[in-house]
Amino acid sequence: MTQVIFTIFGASGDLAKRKLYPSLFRLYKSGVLSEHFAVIGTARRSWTKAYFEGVVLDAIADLTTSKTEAEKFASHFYYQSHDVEDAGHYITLKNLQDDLCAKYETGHNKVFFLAMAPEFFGTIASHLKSEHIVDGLGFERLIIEKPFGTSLETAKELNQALSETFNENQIFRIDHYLGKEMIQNIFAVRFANVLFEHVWNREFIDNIQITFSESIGVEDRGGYYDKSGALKDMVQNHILQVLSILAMDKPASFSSADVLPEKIKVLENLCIPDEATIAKNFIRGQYQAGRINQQDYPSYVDEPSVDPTSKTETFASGVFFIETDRFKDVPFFFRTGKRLTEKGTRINILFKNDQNIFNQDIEQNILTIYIQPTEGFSLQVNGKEVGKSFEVEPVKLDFRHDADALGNSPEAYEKLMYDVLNGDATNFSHWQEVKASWTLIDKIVSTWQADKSPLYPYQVGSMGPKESFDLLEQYDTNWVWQPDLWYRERGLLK
Ligand SMILES: NC(=O)C1=CN([C@@H]2O[C@H](COP(=O)(O)OP(=O)(O)OC[C@H]3O[C@@H](n4cnc5c(N)ncnc54)[C@H](OP(=O)(O)O)[C@@H]3O)[C@@H](O)[C@H]2O)C=CC1
Ligand SMILES: O=C1O[C@H](COP(=O)(O)O)[C@@H](O)[C@H](O)[C@H]1O
Repeated sequence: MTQVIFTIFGASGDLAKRKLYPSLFRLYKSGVLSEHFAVIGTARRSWTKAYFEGVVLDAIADLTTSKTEAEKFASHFYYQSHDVEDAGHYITLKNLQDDLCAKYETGHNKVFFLAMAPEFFGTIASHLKSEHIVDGLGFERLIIEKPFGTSLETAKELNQALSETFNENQIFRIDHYLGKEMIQNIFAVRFANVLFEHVWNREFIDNIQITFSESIGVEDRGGYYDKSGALKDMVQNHILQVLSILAMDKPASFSSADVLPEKIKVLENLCIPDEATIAKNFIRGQYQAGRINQQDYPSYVDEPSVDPTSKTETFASGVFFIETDRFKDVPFFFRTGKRLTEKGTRINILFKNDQNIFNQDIEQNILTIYIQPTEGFSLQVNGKEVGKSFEVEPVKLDFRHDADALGNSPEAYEKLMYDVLNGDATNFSHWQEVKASWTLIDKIVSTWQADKSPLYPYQVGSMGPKESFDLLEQYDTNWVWQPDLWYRERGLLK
């Protein structure tokens, strides 16, 4: 049971309602939070406590049938109308924090969650210090949403601003992919299986393919997305974080102190390609109008809040190399985009098969990690086909969590907030990781901005432009991808 006050900046926003309140409720239901906690929600609109409680009740409506339980939880929520640029508001906030600390006996422990546009992060941090809301009593932790800067330079400025109030151990940069069940499972797959641990290197692995595909378009986030694009929205953070877990050396223990340096080592050893290599190895695309299942979809440039002449990429694909003994020269392919064939987040690890003694071609062993919408892994191995002749054929060992386990698996934000309460930074991005990833991404962005490589159009409902497939052919491989029918066939997935 944790004693704490959460202060959420951006309490009326989308993220707070869709993710934060349900996650806090699940922590409450599981007993991590009980009597000694309170939540202060802040935003400009002038809500009352009763109205705020109603918003929270709506947000958790699907998670309980007990009105009493829901109302008891919501009673811990307090609202403070607040413009983050107005210094006076922080004084009221400090008084509320002190009152709630006494009322709920929270031991001065505080978590600040910045669920707002990033341009406000520095201002908030500096006021938290100047108005003594951060007072050195109890634990004080800052959870900060992405994007962490929009380039290396802006990320450095932001980090500098935050570091005037919080030290690195107090800053938890959220990457919600790190809270996903199957991303965390990569640690178990790699380090709890002798079968994989000893072949997880350049001697045995041919290439790794990371696909984070989305069927949705930009929805109502055109304003944000048009300034960002797929590379900054998904690759700089989620994909490079996952790559660092796939490529890291074995840590001495499964603790933040041992895991983080290994992940940092990977990101700091990413090869920084020159312009010609970027033009050859990194593909950008933008979706064009089309029809899927009798439904028409507009081109990206016709989406609301998107510049009609926009050259922002809605698809990015490419190949990374890492200069480490473990993975030197092994291609790490990635692709991600909007309005693709289906929602499918998957990693394929393709093993070498250069020891073939049979008089026929044999398939590569492939370990597939299914992250979403289904969770599990499969392993393609070779066996003998039944019959008198000797033919080798691939068979698939397939494991998926059952529907009950999926229902119980924590929401990424729930898991990550739980980690923050325990002061565990393993599943958060360290400043050195952010710095290393921006160094590489900036290079790609500047080549793309200089129009050194084309922006390829692709059809909605496809898996991106043909050039992304051509890229893998240049490396004598292909994207491994079959529609994920496992759950659909069992009627478990809509
Ligand atoms: N939504 C999502 O799924 C995801 C969001 N994020 C990140 O989370 C953060 C929040 O996103 P999201 O919730 O979607 O954004 P919203 O636009 O929905 O919410 C923004 C919030 O900020 C408040 N706000 C804006 N200006 C001020 C101000 N001057 N003073 C005080 N409050 C202000 C708004 O309330 P009011 O207008 O009342 O002031 C609102 O509560 C962003 O950094 C985003 O990148 C990251 C991943 C996913
Ligand atoms: O961070 C982001 O992630 C979502 C995809 O997240 P998922 O958990 O649904 O896979 C993406 O849609 C969004 O553009 C991006 O900002």
